[in-house]
Amino acid sequence: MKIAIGSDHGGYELKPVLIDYVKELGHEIVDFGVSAGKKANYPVYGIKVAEAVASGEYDAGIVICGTGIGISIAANKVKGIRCACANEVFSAKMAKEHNNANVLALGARVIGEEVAKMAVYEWLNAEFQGGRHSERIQIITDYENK
Ligand SMILES: O=C(CO)[C@H](O)[C@H](O)COP(=O)(O)O
Repeated sequence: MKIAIGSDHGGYELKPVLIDYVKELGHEIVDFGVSAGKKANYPVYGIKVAEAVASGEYDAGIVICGTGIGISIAANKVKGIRCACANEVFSAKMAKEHNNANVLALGARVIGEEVAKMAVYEWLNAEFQGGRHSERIQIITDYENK
């Protein structure tokens, strides 16, 4: 898969760890910023990654801030994005199986590196289950397209 990743300064230290990990898993990953040492506003990077995914050029996105909350709120403003803030492994897996989340948000001040890696693994490797979940996502999409 081709994955976009971005963070603010709160998520900056976790980002290279996840970039290396995602590469190890055999995916391509592109860093949309922020660069080292810069204070950053999380909506800028959440929206950049979300737009890259919504454009179809990237298959999925990972966004990181201190809690994962602000950057997920920002990413979810982009049409076509279902961004899930999932700071533990079960939610990350369900985010794909039930919600077909195309962007995963993590909080670097909430979880450690190993749990973050496990969350990414489960989300990337889970499969959307469709069925009743498709109907629910369609309600969201219909609202978005009104
Ligand atoms: O988690 C975040 C948003 O949800 C941000 O990373 C956090 O608010 C940044 O805080 P500060 O400017 O105090 O480092």
